[in-house]
Amino acid sequence: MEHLGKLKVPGVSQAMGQLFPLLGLVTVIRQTMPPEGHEALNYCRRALSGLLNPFCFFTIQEFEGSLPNDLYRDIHLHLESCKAYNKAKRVTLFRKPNTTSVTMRLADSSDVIVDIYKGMTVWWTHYEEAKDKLVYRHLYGGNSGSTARKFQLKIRKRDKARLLPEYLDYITQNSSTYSGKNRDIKIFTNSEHIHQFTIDGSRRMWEEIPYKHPSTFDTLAMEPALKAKVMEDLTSFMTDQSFYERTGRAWKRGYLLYGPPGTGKSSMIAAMANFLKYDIYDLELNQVRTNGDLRQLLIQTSNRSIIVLEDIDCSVKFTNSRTGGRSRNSGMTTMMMPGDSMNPEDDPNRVTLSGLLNFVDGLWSCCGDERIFVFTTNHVEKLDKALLRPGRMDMQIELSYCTFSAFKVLAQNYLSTQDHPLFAKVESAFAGKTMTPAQIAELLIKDKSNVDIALESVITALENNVPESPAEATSTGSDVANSKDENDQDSVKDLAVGGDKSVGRENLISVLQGVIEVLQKSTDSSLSLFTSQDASKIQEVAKPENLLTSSNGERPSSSTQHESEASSSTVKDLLQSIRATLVKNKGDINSAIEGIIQDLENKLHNPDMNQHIAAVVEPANGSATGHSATECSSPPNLANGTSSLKAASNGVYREAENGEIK
Ligand SMILES: Nc1ncnc2c1ncn2[C@@H]1O[C@H](COP(=O)(O)OP(=O)(O)OP(=O)(O)O)[C@@H](O)[C@H]1O
Repeated sequence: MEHLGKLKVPGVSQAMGQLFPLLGLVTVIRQTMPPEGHEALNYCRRALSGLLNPFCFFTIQEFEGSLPNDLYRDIHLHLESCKAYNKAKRVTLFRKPNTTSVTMRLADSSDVIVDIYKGMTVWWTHYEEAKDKLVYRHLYGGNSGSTARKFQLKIRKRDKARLLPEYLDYITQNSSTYSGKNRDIKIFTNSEHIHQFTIDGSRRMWEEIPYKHPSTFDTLAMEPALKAKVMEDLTSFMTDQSFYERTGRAWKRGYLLYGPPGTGKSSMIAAMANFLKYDIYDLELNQVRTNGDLRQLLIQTSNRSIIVLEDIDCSVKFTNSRTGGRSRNSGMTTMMMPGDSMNPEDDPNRVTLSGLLNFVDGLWSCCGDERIFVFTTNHVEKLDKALLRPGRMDMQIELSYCTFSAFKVLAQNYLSTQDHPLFAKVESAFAGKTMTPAQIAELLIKDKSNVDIALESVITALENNVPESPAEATSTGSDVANSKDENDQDSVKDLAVGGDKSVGRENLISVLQGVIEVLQKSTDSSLSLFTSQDASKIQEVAKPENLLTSSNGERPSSSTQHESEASSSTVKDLLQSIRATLVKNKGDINSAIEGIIQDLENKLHNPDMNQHIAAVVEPANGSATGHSATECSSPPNLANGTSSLKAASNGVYREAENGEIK
């Protein structure tokens, strides 16, 4: 101790001797100084330390107001990608439900991650600030998101010009590549009842959960050519940012998926998300009250995302101009929520069609990049055309009944079989049948352990399948962009399926025309081999003047003279057989027409059908001879009855010979 006591450091003791009176002086000054003086003192202190401090600092919040800050997410992914978290001493680890990857985050501000970019060192610190829950509950009546997160970036002042913004651009690029390969996809949903708030009190309108759907384009059963086209479209969208910049278009794309239930619309959305590695925003329109809310939802979606509106025709009911739903105040078409009884015109604050159109294609839709809009519907004919125009829905994709080539994908998925001796039988059983991939998948799952039994069960089901009538089968498939007035479609449908309705000769003609029209617009892939040229030829055949022209070339005096009626079931049967004939002869227009004629002749020979059909098809003959069809005691002149159709089709045959029909 003595020895220690003798130790003297003259410089230090001298300095201490001078420091103590100085500190005492500062304390006295502080105590005697007015409050304004304190502020001035603090300012001087900060300015001095700013001058002496060689570093500068940047803050990156997770949210800016209510908007997610993509840079925050990018930094997180960047640090994860370069395994920077491995170097940190205190890291928070968590695995979100339903995910494979472990997520890392810096535990708190006490730890720092060092990153080196082009020889320059940067320091990252992460902060989590607990919010005052009581204040938030009090203000907003819900349980708020309890923390506000931010990164702090520390760099040397001398590096600032070289690092920024280059380093941040590098982070964004790196995170994008990394997330493309590794990121777990998330699905977001909106609800009126979501009460999450950011630190500044803005409302967060989406709730997220990890999304893990096994559907990919490999497992999707659809026509290979269509599948390739969709994938190509998505790839070109994702990779061709410069195209959008060059052409001044917003970097977004709209897809409409339509077709009967169970044909894979939802599966395709999942496949798209897995293919692009984009998050999904599943928009529940029923949960959106106003156009303002809709806009808010849109701007809270992040880049590289798919915004989905499923069953657009069901989730909202458009009251359009035809049904008198035009709002007096806004001039907008109003959308009503199911169960709403109030006249939409009385409530201008609702979500309107105009609001929805703006959501997809308006000024606000551009406040983000790489966004894909996907609408789905089972009833494309019900959608407003404005919604479907290019620019809003750039690609309209029909997902229809299962075909043999789609079946092969299902067989691979469920039976791990690419080929089988029974495949030939399955292929021929598919002709003209309307079973959805979901139905086929069910059969395959049931007997997946025994390939033979599974395939036999598919064959049996197909053989027993009663194909839907063309109007039914394609009522979802008409091309809206080209569709005629809604009422025309309805009348065709009514005639084709109309319960107790009876139809007369005139009606049968319009039914035939309707069938042809529907087939022409058909998105049923089994009929897709019919070109529009083919369809117009069939249409030519079915023109009333052709159908009504008798074998001797005379026209009937008046259709009303022959008011014979055929039951709707007969018509339905007729439609089914016409469709089956068309499917059977797809790509061969001449055989198809021959088949239809043959079919009509067979039916007319059938005594049960005779009475109805003869009255419908034959009166042209009767009128020429002055007899009404109903007066015929003997079977009508079948040859003449169908000869008009045949004669008309002869023109088609001749053109075919001239090579005009492909
Ligand atoms: N094209 C397809 N390829 C592979 N699987 C399919 C396909 N279509 C249907 N499935 C199977 O059927 C199930 C239901 O299909 P999905 O939900 O995608 O049909 P959807 O057309 O969206 O039906 P809805 O209109 O009723 O929503 C899927 O989980 C999938 O197993």
